Formats: sequence, C-alpha cells, structure tokens
Amino acid sequence: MARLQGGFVETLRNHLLATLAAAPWSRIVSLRHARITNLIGTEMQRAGASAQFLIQGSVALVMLIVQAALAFSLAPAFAAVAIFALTVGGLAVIGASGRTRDLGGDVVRQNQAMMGSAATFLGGLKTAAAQNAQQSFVAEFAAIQSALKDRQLVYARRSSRSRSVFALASSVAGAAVVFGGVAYGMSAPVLIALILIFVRMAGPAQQVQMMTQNFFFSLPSFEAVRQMEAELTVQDGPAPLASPPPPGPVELCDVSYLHPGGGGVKHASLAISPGEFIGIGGPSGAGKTTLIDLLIGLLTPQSGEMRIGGTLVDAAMLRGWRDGIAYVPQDGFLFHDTVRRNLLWHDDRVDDARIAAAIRLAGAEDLIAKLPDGLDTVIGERGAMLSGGERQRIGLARALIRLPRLLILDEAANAIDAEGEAALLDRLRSLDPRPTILMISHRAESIARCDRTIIVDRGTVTAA
Ligand SMILES: Nc1ncnc2c1ncn2[C@@H]1O[C@H](COP(=O)(O)OP(=O)(O)OP(=O)(O)O)[C@@H](O)[C@H]1O
Repeated sequence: MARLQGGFVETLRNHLLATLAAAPWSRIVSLRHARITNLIGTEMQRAGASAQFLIQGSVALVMLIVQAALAFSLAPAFAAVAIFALTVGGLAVIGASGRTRDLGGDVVRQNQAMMGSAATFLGGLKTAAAQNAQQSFVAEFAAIQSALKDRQLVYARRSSRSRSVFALASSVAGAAVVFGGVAYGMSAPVLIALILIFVRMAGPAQQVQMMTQNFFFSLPSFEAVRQMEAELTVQDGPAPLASPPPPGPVELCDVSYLHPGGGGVKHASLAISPGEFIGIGGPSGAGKTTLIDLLIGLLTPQSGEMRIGGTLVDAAMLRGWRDGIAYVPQDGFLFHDTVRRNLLWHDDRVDDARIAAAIRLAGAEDLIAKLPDGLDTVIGERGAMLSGGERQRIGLARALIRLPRLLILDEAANAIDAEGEAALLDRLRSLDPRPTILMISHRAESIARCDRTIIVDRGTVTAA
C-alpha cells in the first residue's frame, strides 16, 4: 500500500509539473505561486492519503461483506438485521460526507493562504525589515494558522463524536444479538459463533467509517490538483517534437495581442534580420515586453502571423526556435547555489573555456575573482549576496553560455553603471558570429549603440 500511495503521489506530482511546463504563458502568468507550491507540497500528500484511505476502506469493506455472508449462513434473520443496522450507519456517514468535504476544502484554502503569506513575507523581507513591518506579516500568518487549526479541530471533534456513536451503537447491537439469541432459543454453539463474528465485524466496520470520513476530508486536495490542471490544459496529446526553424529573418505580419485590460500590441509588422542588434524603446506600459513575448512565442498572436525564414511558425517550430533563444530579464532568476550551478542552470555539459568566454563578455571576471570561492561561491537566495549590477552580469553570462541565435535583453543591464553598460554593449556588438540581439532599454545612450531602433508607444510599433 505504501508503494501504491507513493506511486500515486509521484505520478500526480509529475503530471502537474508537466502540465504546468506545457501550459501557455498567458495562463501561467496569472497563477499565484503560493497556490502551486502548496499543491506540490502539502496537498499532494493529502491527496496521496485520500487514495490510501480509499484502498484501506475498500479492503475493510470486503472483509465486512465476507463476515456478513458468514453470519448470514449461520442465522439469516439475525444477520439481515445486523446488515440493515450497518447499512443505516453507513448511509449516515455518507450523508455527512458533504460537510466533511467542505471542511477539507477550507483546509486547502487555509493552507494556500498560509503559503502565500509566507512567500510574500520572504519576498518582501528586506522592505519589511527596513520599515519595521515584520510584525504585520507575523500577525497575518498567525491569523491564518489559527483559522486552519480551528477547521482541523472541528474535523477532529466531528470524527471523535462519530467514533463514540459507533462504539455505543455496536455495544447496543452486541447486547441485542445476545439478548435476541437467548430469547429465541438459539443453540449455544451458533450463538457463540455469531457473537464472535459480530465482534470481529466491529473492527472493519469502524475502519470503513473512519476511512470514508478521512477520504472525504482529504478529497478536496486531489480536486484542487485536478482543478489547476484543468485551468492549465489547453489541448490534450503529446507536445510536438522540436523542429529547428529555417535560417533567415523573423517577421511579424500585422500581429496584435491585447491583454485582458486592453494593453498590449496592435497591428505590429516588422522584420528582423539575423545578426541585427536592435534597441526597443518607448514609455512604460507601452507594450515592449508584450512584443518580445510574441517574438519568442510565449504569447500567440490573436491576429496576424509570425514567420521565420519565410515559413509560418507552428508549435513544432516554436519549440525549435526557443532552443536557440537566451532571454535575460531585468531581475534575472538566480537561486541559492554556487555561481557555477547558476551559470549552468540550463545545461551542465558546457566546457570551462565557454564558461570563461561568457564571463568575460558579461564583464563578470572581476566579480568572480573577488568571491571567496570563485565560481564555487554560494550567492544566496535570488543572488542576495551580490549587488544588483553583479546579479545582472551573472544573468548575462548565463545567457551567453547558450550561444543563442536570438539574445533578448529586457532591461537586463539597467542596474549596471552607464560606463560598464556601454563597454558591455560594445563587446556584444563585436561578437563574431553575432546573434540577433533585441534590447529593451529606457537609456537613450544605450539604445543609440544599436544598429537600429524600434519604438513602441501605446501598443503601436514603429521604426525610429
Ligand atoms: N498578463 C497581463 N495581464 C493583463 N495586462 C497585462 C499583462 N501583461 C501586461 N499587461 C498590460 O499590457 C500593457 C503593456 O505591458 P508591457 O509589459 O508589454 O509594457 P512595457 O512596455 O514592457 O512596460 P515597461 O517598460 O514598464 O516594462 C500594460 O498596460 C500592462 O499593464
């Protein structure tokens, strides 16, 4: 049973992760991270427990049926009364299952709120510490914990009450069997055998009752996992194999994508040749990131089309296209591990010469030289032990290690001093062969270093 339960949880967890990985970006972006981490951790375990309760309850039910059949063969009328009593008890338990399930649903919601509160606290730790605001986080967390404990107490009280009722009812039933047997002149051997059977039925009957309750209490966890999968799944079937796109320009032909609030990109048409270094400028919220998300295929055009090397992009080509993309956001994702593991996050079969070349290009040589253990220094959660500019240089080096066909810099150097950024851009310009580089920046002097500029303003894309 342990193997079954372990296998069930493993399969469920892997399936959820695979669904998440295959989900369209527009759906992933609106998900709350705490919801996912809570599902993967706590709720998966509860869902596994619910599967185990189902199996244990079924085993106990089979035992109960066998014992009831045995009792029936000895004294049919008696057994019929006992089976009737058991059925009434079973129906009462099932009747209460709706409320038990609601309680289980409350527990899922509170677990999620608790995870969300902890994640917000950790994310805003520095701001909270700087403003002495930790107490409000602690108070919020305590309030959620208290609500969670209350729901669990209600459940514990309810199951303890039904266990007492069951114990009382089975004692009364036992006494009734003895009394009835004597009153109706049942022979001593049959009566003793019947009592033995009924006594042995009490265990499985109670187990069925408890397992049913536990099952309905943990069922909402399984339902929550399924619910998320349903929200993330667009179509069934295996993802297509990646097919590399043909060489040639990337083109957007009259492409529009508007987010639910109305912001985005309208009727964009542009062609980007291989090796071009293009600056993308425009005010905040104008649609620059949306344009990039369309070019890397994270967003699918609502109208218009995208071509690479003259060929219309389909799902298989999109996978191949992304294999050649390196994307560097403003706040590059760094994790609590060594610089080396952060650099090789995507592919650890890279040789040292390629790592050194990428570090040189990103201008991260001095930074790594001064770290106590060089490339093997652990840099803290989200690279907390580095400065903003240093974090960005590590993010850039990681992207360059990929030897991308398309390099996207989404305000990826805005924390680096102007002089350092100018030198970095010059190094990128002189790369040979040079990848296509798209750089979003709010610094006019940085944009000026590109081959040409695209301006995005209120969703309209124009060449400057
Ligand atoms: N997932 C989303 N859901 C709803 N609206 C969104 C979403 N993403 C972006 N928007 C909206 O679309 C518009 C364009 O956003 P986008 O991120 O493309 O702008 P941007 O030019 O990159 O801005 P910035 O320079 O500030 O990064 C904004 O009004 C933004 O609020």
